[in-house]
Amino acid sequence: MQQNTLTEYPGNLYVVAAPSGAGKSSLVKALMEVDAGVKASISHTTRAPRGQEVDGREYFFVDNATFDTMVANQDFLEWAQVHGNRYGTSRQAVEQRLSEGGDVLLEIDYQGALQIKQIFPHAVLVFVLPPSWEELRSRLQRRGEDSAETIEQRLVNAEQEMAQAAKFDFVIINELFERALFDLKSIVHAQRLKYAAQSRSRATVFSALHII
Ligand SMILES: Nc1ncnc2c1ncn2[C@@H]1O[C@H](COP(=O)(O)OP(=O)(O)OP(=O)(O)O)[C@@H](O)[C@H]1O
Ligand SMILES: Nc1nc2c(ncn2[C@@H]2O[C@H](COP(=O)(O)O)[C@@H](O)[C@H]2O)c(=O)[nH]1
Repeated sequence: MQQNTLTEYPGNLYVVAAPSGAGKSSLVKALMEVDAGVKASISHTTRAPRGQEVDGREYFFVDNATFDTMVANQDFLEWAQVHGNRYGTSRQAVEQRLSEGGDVLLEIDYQGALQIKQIFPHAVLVFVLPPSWEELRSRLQRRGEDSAETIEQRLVNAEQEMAQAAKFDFVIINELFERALFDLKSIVHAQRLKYAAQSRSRATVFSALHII
């Protein structure tokens, strides 16, 4: 099987980070509806589930002791403390899919994203910005999932998070949703073409370009 020259795995790895409420979950969900080739990894978290969240769908919800054990066993590719809870990316699930040639998308915070870039230098890091502070606040409020206190904490954290945007490969502004989705789709498509272009096989390149 053809191997990505920048890694031992043939699949592409994308990381999407953003301050809470910027719209990254909405964008990632919409991307996966139109691109079956990309699968989002399901993280483990010590956070309590929100209203409609289901264990094993949005997250694997675990207690602190379980998370500690997973850290000790090196079950996470990366993990971080975010907004007072811990979140981690399963090493086994991601490496298995990448090794099978599937693309993986991680929707994680900037600390995790920068850890991933150390391990997988070829990973494509995308940072999603809201159009303004007012809109960020109002999206968190309109979502109606978090207490006023949680929203304030997330807005305070957003300042520090947004200062990291320049370390990412791409920055998207999520003002008009369809425009931001187009930008994300283009980044994913361009990475696939770059990978295909590394192949010596012309058929592989043309297939990625949908020419044949
Ligand atoms: N372009 C947009 N215009 C207006 N509202 C949007 C836009 N994108 C997302 N939203 C809305 O903003 C709210 C926050 O979006 P979402 O939950 O996707 O954010 P998030 O970045 O994943 O947040 P978190 O990190 O807290 O999970 C949701 O109610 C979503 O419907
Ligand atoms: N470093 C990691 N960050 C993660 C992971 N999974 C999610 N996250 C980020 O946490 C915050 C809060 O998420 P929420 O669902 O509680 O709103 C957000 O920035 C997520 O992207 C992970 O595995 N590692």
